[in-house]
Formats: sequence, structure tokens, C-alpha cells
Amino acid sequence: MLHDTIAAISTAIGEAAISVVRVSGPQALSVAQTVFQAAKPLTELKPRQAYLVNALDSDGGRLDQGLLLLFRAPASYTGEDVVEFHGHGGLLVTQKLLESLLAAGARSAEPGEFTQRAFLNGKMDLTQAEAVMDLIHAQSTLALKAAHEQLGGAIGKEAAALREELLPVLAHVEAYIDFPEEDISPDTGAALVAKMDLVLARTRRLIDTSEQGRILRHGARTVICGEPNVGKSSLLNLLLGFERAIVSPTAGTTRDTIEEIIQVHGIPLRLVDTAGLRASTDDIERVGIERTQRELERADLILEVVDGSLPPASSQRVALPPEVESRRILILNKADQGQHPGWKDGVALSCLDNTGVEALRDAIRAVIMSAGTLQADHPIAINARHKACFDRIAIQVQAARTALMDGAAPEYVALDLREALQSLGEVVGIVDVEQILDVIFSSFCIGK
Ligand SMILES: Nc1nc2c(c(=O)[nH]1)N(C=O)[C@@H](CNc1ccc(C(=O)N[C@@H](CCC(=O)O)C(=O)O)cc1)CN2
Ligand SMILES: Nc1nc2c(ncn2[C@@H]2O[C@H](COP(=O)(O)OP(=O)(O)OP(=O)(O)O)[C@@H](O)[C@H]2O)c(=O)[nH]1
Ligand SMILES: [Mg+2]
Repeated sequence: MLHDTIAAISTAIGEAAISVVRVSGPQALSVAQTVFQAAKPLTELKPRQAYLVNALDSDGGRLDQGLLLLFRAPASYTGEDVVEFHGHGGLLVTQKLLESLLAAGARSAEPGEFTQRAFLNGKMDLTQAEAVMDLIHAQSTLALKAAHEQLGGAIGKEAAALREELLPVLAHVEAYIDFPEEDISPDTGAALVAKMDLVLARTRRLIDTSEQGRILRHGARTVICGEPNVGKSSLLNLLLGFERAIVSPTAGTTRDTIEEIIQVHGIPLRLVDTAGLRASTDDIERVGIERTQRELERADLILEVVDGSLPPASSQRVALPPEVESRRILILNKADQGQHPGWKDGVALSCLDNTGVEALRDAIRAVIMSAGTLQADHPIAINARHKACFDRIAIQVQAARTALMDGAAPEYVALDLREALQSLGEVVGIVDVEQILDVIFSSFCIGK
């Protein structure tokens, strides 16, 4: 079990109005007793009630005055005794407070260790612990919604439901192991196959949400491309709302790709501004252009910018493979200079006077939504770790199904089913998690 007591600064490091330092573990109250001066011994204070106390530094000198909040195990975030101090948000005062708690016997918490303890103490399953970080990292409304859903246990419930479907199948098959003289009858076999098919369909539906998960967690890969000088960097700056990329009348200004995350109608986009596409003899520019080509191949969305005031010419257009055509939006920039009548479609826009941006946002949403990967009404979005587990589950259930259909011995069918159940346990962290815990929690913030 967890015998030591951990402490960390749980708010961002920097000057702020308030900062929170927290302690969790069996000695949380005794450690805090050394550091905080309250009217009564901490054990006599009411849990979950704020008290104004003095905080002392490690030499016993006055350090800060702030609010103390305590939680008694198991009714806390971590499931352990927890003491929080909400002090003045100064860099030095907060750091000294942590040192004082460490001197009083707490150990510095590792990244994610509070949430890891919440998981280890059964306060949440592994998918919920992961959702805590998704929630903190969310950069769009839809990502936030999916994180809330997962934090509420949506993926854990799906895993539990699949387990409930699979367990009776396994029990049934195992019953035949004990009676080797009896074969599984065709009727029973068909019923078991039907149940496995249900599990397979449900598993595949979950796997299908991993693309949505990728977009919500990392943003839809959006490439701004076009000839030099058409206004690609101006468009990036316009969508971002600040001057991120250098804009200049010199063609070939942008050489390297520039990436930023923005939100359009609740959808996160990882926006990539690229080097203008043209035949170039400049080595550096050529590398930039090759990079653009690679980005185009893996893009979820392509914003192709042309100067709409000029007549359409093939040199203006970016040659794209047909399969990405449905993901392209043609943007006729420089609408302030008038639109050449030769352009038949496209979204007219002016980076100079800000017109056409709303139409572009709508077009972006339409393209992303029509790809079918994002579903606003289906906020479940599994991550790469979940996908690896569900992929295995699908393979294992499929193998059990094939074995059963082929009349294999029930032992073999049972083996595959047990593996599938094992993988289901991994999703929520019931089994086999020791090695993955460090990987998951090390990506957390300290103090979370
Ligand atoms: N000050 C502060 N704010 C915070 C947190 C925190 O730890 N401290 N949280 C964390 O990072 C989040 C809130 N999450 C929390 C989740 C459960 C419990 C808790 O005390 N659970 C008990 C009692 C539940 C109840 O009374 O309904 C339990 O689960 O038994 C506390 C915070 C965000 N805001
Ligand atoms: N009139 C007008 N000028 C624009 C508009 N958008 C951009 N420009 C100008 O066009 C020039 C090129 O803009 P950039 O955004 O640097 O173009 P780019 O496509 O990123 O160019 P490269 O990085 O060289 O490929 C600059 O002088 C901009 O001020 C617009 O909507 N109207
Ligand atoms: Mg540029």
C-alpha cells in the first residue's frame, strides 16, 4: 500500500492571486500540523471547511496567511487524508511553503501522483485518470465534452458492458471443458456466435471513435497551401487572432512549416502554414516545399489559398491526389482587390479587411463533419492506448468465434475469450497495468 505522504504545488508556477499546495497520505495531518497554525489541532477541525491559518517556514518563521482545507480518508480526491493550503500566489512564498512541508516529513510528489493514488485507491479507473489530463489539455469545446464524458466513466462503462456480454459466453464454453464427452450443439454454438458478433460490432464502434479521439486530442491536421505571396501566412494570423507568422510582399517568405492550434466551431485544428509551392532553385526553399507535400498527404483538411483578384491559372492551383479532394477548401483571397470572374467556386476572403472569415469557418466545419470522423452527438473518443486494447479484443473475439465455428476443442475457444477479457481489464486498469502506469502518469503535471 501507499505508506508515504506526498506534497506538491498544484497550481501553475508563477505569480498569481492564489496558489494551492497540497499534501496527501497517512501523515498528511501530522505533516500539516507542523507547518500550519490553526486555532485547534488539525484533527479537531471539520473536514471540507476552510480555516484561515498561518503558515510557517521550515525554521518556524511566519511565511504566509491563507486558507486551510482538509479532507479525511477516504472522502478525498486521492482517497487518502488530504490537506490543502490556499496561499498567496507568489513564486518564493509558494516554493518555501512546499519546502516547509517537505522538511516536516512529506515527499515531493511525482507528476500525476495524486491522480495515480486516486486510481490505486479505487476512486477512478484508468480511463478516468487519463480523462483528467485530457480535460486539462482540452483546447476546444468538443474535446472538453469528450473529456467530461470519459471522466464520467463512459469508456469504463462500455468496457464493463462488453465484459458482461463476454463472461457468460466464456462460462458457457467452459462448462463444456468439464464434460469432454459432450459437444457444443449447433443451436448453442449459433447462440454463442451471435453474442460474440454483438461484442465485435460494439468493439468496432469503439475503435471507430479513435480517429475522433486523435482529432480532439491533437487537432485536425490542417494545411494551408498555395503559391507564394497569395496570403497563406496572413490567413494563419487571421485565424489565430495574432501576428504569429511573418507576412511580407516578398514571395517565398515562409520557409519552414509553422504550427498552431486553433478552434473553429468547437473543433480543434492543428493549423500548418507552409512554404509557397513553386519550382525553386533555392535549396532551403525546396526542403520547405517537400515538407509541404508530405503535410498535404496526411492532412485532414487542406486550405488552398489563391489570389482571387488574378485570373485562374493552373500555376495557381495545387495538384492534389483525388482522394484528398473532398477535404480541400479553395480560398479566393484578396477579395478587397475584387474577384476575377474566372473563379467559379471557392470561399471569397480578404485577410486585409477581415471579410469572409465566417463563411470560411462554416466551410471548415462542413468539411470536417462530412468526413464522418467527428460526431458532436457521440462524445466518446478513445485514445491510442485504448485503441491498442480494443484492437486486440477484436482479434481475440474473432479468433474465439472462428475456433467455435471450426469445431475446435472448447479449451481453445475459452483461451481466446479469456485473453479478450484480459485486454478489457487493461482498458480500465484492472489487470496488467504496472508497466503502463508510469507511462501514463509521467505525462501529467506535477501536483495533479
Ligand atoms: N481545491 C481543489 N480543487 C479541485 C481539486 C482538488 O483536489 N482541490 N480537484 C482535484 O484535482 C478537482 C476536483 N475533484 C475532486 C474530486 C473528488 C473530491 C472528493 O473529495 N471526493 C470525495 C467526496 C465526494 C463527495 O463529497 O461527493 C470522495 O470521492 O469520496 C474532491 C475533489 C478540481 N478542483
Ligand atoms: N490586398 C490584400 N493583400 C493581402 C491580403 N492577404 C495578404 N496580402 C498581402 O500579400 C502579401 C503576401 O502575404 P503572405 O501572407 O506573406 O503570403 P504567403 O502566401 O504566406 O507568402 P509566402 O510565405 O511567401 O509563400 C503581403 O504583402 C500581404 O500583406 C489580402 O486579403 N488583400
Ligand atoms: Mg507565408
